[in-house]
Amino acid sequence: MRRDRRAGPARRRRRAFRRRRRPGGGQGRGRRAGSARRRRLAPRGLGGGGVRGSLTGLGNLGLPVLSVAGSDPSGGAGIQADLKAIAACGGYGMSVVTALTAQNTRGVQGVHVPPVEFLVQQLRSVLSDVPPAAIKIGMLGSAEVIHAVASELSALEAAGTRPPVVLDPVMVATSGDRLLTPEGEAAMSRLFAHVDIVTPNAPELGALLGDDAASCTADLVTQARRLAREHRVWVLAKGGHVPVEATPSPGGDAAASGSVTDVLVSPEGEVSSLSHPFLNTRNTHGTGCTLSSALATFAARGLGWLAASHAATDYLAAALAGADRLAIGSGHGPVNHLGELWAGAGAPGLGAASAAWLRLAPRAEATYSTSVVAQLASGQPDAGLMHRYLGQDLAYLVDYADRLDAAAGLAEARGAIEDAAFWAASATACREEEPQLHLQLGAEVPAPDSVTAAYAQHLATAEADGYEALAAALLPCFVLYAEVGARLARVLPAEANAEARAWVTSYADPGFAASAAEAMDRVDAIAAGADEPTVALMEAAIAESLEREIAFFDR
Ligand SMILES: Nc1ncnc2c1ncn2[C@@H]1O[C@H](COP(=O)(O)OP(=O)(O)OP(=O)(O)O)[C@@H](O)[C@H]1O
Ligand SMILES: Cc1ncc(CO)c(N)n1
Repeated sequence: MRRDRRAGPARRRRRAFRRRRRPGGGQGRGRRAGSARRRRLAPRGLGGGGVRGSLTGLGNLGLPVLSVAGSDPSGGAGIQADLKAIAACGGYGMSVVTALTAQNTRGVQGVHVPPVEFLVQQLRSVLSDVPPAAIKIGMLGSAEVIHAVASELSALEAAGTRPPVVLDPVMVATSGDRLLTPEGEAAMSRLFAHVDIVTPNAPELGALLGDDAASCTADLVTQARRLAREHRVWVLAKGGHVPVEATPSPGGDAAASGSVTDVLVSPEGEVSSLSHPFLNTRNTHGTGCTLSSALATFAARGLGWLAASHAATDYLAAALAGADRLAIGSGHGPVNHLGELWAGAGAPGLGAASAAWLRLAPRAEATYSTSVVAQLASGQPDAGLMHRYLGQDLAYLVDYADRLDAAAGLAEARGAIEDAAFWAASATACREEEPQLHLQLGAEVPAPDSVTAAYAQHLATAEADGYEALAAALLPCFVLYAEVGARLARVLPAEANAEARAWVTSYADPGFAASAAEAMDRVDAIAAGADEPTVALMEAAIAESLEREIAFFDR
């Protein structure tokens, strides 16, 4: 549902994010369940955030969490990701830098490991002044660094002040670049005696055991149990590299079907599976860093490892679900660390329409399981399905263009000349330009079916409710199509057929994204001038249009 392609001024990008999901994963095990060794070594009051929390005045929020990790200047992984994840999960982030990388979303171009003496100096500076409530260890770079970190942890143990420690045994980046020397890989297990939980991905788990990487969840469980038993440590084995296990999906062969399973094993061999829907996104840079930092933060806040693992994987799943709404870099982009916060509490300067759209992001995710979008994403949409959908879309566009004109008239009547020009130009694009795609793909205008008619009825009702409600009701058609176009452009298989390619290219067009951004800005401005009941009406109209869009795609 393309609108106006006028380039227009550079616009603030539109972003929408997942709403906060229930924290804690419903495990209800609020007490730390660290290993027996951990409890022995750190006998101070570890009954959760209560005591320390009351000292901060923020409940159990704002407790210091230390990341000992490498720097990713592009901000998606390493200490940069850690600090964002720690903040998002309620901690106060600190960082001791082990290594500098020159990297971006495409890969790692260089690694520099500073003198280990300086690492030790950083650690001692921080530890002597701000005792962390938990530590996360990430990229270490070399065997020498591993030994230095192990000695500092063992000094904390001797003093009885070691907090919970999460070790992410980083070896290779998402891009495939090596982040640890082979000697470092061999030395990694030296750290196991000083940490509570290790979070390897499948290749790292294999490497730590001198085995091949697990290729299914059952193998991941077997290997995680072996590592946990051999080192008397908790293991959260990540399943992001294990081939996706299919789960039935209501929308047919949906691109988003299947699940990713992480496996938590206690030192005693107790196994828990943590599954999340597989997300078909390229933006997975830094997922491991983010997960281990979230885990450390929830441990700092007093959760046991099972509850903390649920809370951390839930947090990451939401950050991943919002990842495609950030457009960072041209390779594997980062997850959206703060998206849930922006959606829940709002972000400075966010308009009411943008905020409503953010809150609807979890619902908007259903778009990707609809038959039309899922089949477009596969690159081989069914011709009959596309013919039906595009025909109905042509019928819809006739009505939609009329409603855009109505909005132009209502705007003009109030003297909102720029708004009027925008809606009118969009109506013209809707009549003259957008149908070209449909006709090129062989669509013919049929009688509107019940889904199309219901959408038209909703727009008519919105118009009867007034200009504000109509503007709001018109919005999702712009924004959702721009989002779907952008996401599908990133995941479309190289062998996609001509029809899928034409559809995706059309809606991934930067000019269309600019129009969608402009529509959002204009509706935000309209809401800013409206009273509370009218804003509520606008929010309801946006939500209803989203439902109509989802139904429209599911044929
Ligand atoms: N496409 C995906 N959809 C859903 N969850 C995912 C996806 N990819 C990774 N995850 C989750 O992200 C976390 C990290 O998994 P992964 O095995 O990719 O770790 P990693 O390789 O250490 O990450 P990194 O990309 O930072 O190197 C796990 O919790 C995993 O379940
Ligand atoms: C600095 C750093 N640490 C960890 C990773 C793993 O994702 C990375 N890419 N960069």
